[in-house]
Amino acid sequence: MILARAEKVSKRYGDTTAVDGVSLDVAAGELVGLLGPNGAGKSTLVQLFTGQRRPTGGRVELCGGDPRDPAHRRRLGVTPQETGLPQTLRVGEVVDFVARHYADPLGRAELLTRFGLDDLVRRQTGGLSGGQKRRLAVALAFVGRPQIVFLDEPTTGLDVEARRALWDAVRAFHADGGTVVLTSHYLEEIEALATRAVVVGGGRVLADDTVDAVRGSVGRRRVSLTVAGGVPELPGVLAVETEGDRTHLYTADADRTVRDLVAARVPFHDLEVRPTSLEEAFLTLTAV
Ligand SMILES: Nc1ncnc2c1ncn2[C@@H]1O[C@H](COP(=O)(O)OP(=O)(O)OP(=O)(O)O)[C@@H](O)[C@H]1O
Repeated sequence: MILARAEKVSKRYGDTTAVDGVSLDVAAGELVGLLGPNGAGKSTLVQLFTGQRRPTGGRVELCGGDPRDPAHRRRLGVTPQETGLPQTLRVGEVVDFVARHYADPLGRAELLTRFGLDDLVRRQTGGLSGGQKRRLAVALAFVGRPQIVFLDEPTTGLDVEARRALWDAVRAFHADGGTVVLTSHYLEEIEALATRAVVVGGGRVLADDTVDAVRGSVGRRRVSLTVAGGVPELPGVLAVETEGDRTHLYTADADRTVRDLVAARVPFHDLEVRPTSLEEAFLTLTAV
């Protein structure tokens, strides 16, 4: 079942085309990562899917209908990139306030435990740290037992521990059958959470595949070695990088590069071959 669908969707703000003919389906049970540099159009896409903005062209559907119709938003949870919280309300009160909007909300205690906010229940939101506010903002997307959640940069400003705790909460929701679309600048986050990665650049979808395939689609391997003196120019090596005493060779065919190194009698040691990280794949894809 398709929960969210964009069909040739565009969004222009004056002269700026933020989203340019994007078609994208999100099926129930998926955990999709939207990746892209600043200004790629990720937030605008999320706003279109969640009915916060109207497309300039094309069609968007959420839970089978227009996302601007409240009937189709009942099973939706959203954390925008920035959230304002009422400063004088306590954490527990904010959760209760949001819960009142739903027929069958998650219990306050359960929600706060899931997101590691138990100790803060009586704290006024104005006194929370940036990271604590962010965790609360993300937790609020889950109050209404949504079928699908959109999280725009959910872990911005969180330390490593808080980020991992939040990942666990998102994974638990997904394991229970929930559908998630998240945007992130942390490529490590997409690798850790998502199975499908949609790379967005200049308002268009540049790649839409499994995380492994997106990494693989760039077709590069990194061959690293320690070598005294330089490495001769080798066929098939696309780029060379040095880092301290290590030399990294980016190549489409690692086997061939290693054979060529041996044939050229390069006196290397500590050879290491690994696939390019998603970050490297992402930079290549968005450099078009
Ligand atoms: N309300 C707006 N008015 C005018 N231009 C806008 C507006 N919102 C976004 N844009 C422009 O649309 C483009 C896409 O922005 P968007 O925020 O969707 O990208 P993004 O991928 O979410 O970026 P970031 O990662 O920086 O949040 C940018 O050029 C941005 O300046």
